[in-house]
Amino acid sequence: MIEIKNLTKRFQDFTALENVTCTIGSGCIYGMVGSNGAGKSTFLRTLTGVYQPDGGEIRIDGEPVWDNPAVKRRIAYVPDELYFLAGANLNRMERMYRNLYPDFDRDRFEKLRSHLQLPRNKSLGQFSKGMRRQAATILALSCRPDYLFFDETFDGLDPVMRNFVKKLICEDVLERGASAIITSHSLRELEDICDQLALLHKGGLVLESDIENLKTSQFKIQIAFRGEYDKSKFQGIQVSHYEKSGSVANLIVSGDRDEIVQKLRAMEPILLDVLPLTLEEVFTYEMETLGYTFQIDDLLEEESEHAKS
Ligand SMILES: Nc1ncnc2c1ncn2[C@@H]1O[C@H](COP(=O)(O)OP(=O)(O)OP(=O)(O)O)[C@@H](O)[C@H]1O
Repeated sequence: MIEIKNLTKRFQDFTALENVTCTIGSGCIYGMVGSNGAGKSTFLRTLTGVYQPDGGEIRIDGEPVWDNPAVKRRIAYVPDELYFLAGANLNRMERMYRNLYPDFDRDRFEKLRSHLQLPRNKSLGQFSKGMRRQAATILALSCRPDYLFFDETFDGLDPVMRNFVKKLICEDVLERGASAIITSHSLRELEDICDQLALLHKGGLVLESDIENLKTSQFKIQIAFRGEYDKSKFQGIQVSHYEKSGSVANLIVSGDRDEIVQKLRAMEPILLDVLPLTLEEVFTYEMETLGYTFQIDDLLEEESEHAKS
């Protein structure tokens, strides 16, 4: 289990992470989304012991990470900016990983390498961007670590490879009880793989929830009544968003779905539709409630820019 309490990281007078508190259980895939500069890489670098925290604490199974090689050996980390030894090929990197990780699984590495047709003897500098990411990913997965940290790991991978990597991460989590933290710009990338989702904004964790909870805790209602009415008609129902056009109102509500629908039916509407929300919509409305309207738009804009590139 990873326990993070009031984690703060500063670079001179700039605070990159401020009072981040969260717990990541064993056998969990934890997704962290955030726009550029939100602090995702800093968070992972601090968690892996690359950076020393300036405040708060990080404990992995009760042990601090900073300056603790025994804990670090249980973590495999694929950073956003990949690092390989100068001029190294996969053979050399495999040797290095075997020295660092006593449980390195050579069979698994060979299976994955040949499946992906990554050459052993070619310099990694001559690999394409996607191939380099594949190489770093299979090296990390072959360490059989308890904790897997991936920074923007799906960037530069084609859709087939993204699904392959997701499947491998899920296998490790389900079969060995490993835990994974994956950061991404894209909510869509994370929603089908993560158990928990967090949103990092300007160095602070502004939203964190189980995906299932996020998806079922709010829903959209389209409703219409004869005659004039306004938002006050829905007193007693937790409405986080209200829009009305003509006689039809669109509401985003939280609470017990059956109970709410029963209440609304009793008002004798001429139209009543209950619709599920996409994860993006849940985030948008949650953020709106928190007063962060602009931010989720930024995230989605970046996402579409990403999709175009
Ligand atoms: N070594 C450093 N020295 C000074 N400032 C830094 C350093 N590393 C990160 N920062 C600053 O901390 C903030 C968070 O950066 P970080 O790389 O963690 O964000 P990110 O969410 O990973 O962004 P991106 O999605 O663009 O990779 C940024 O404002 C960045 O300029």
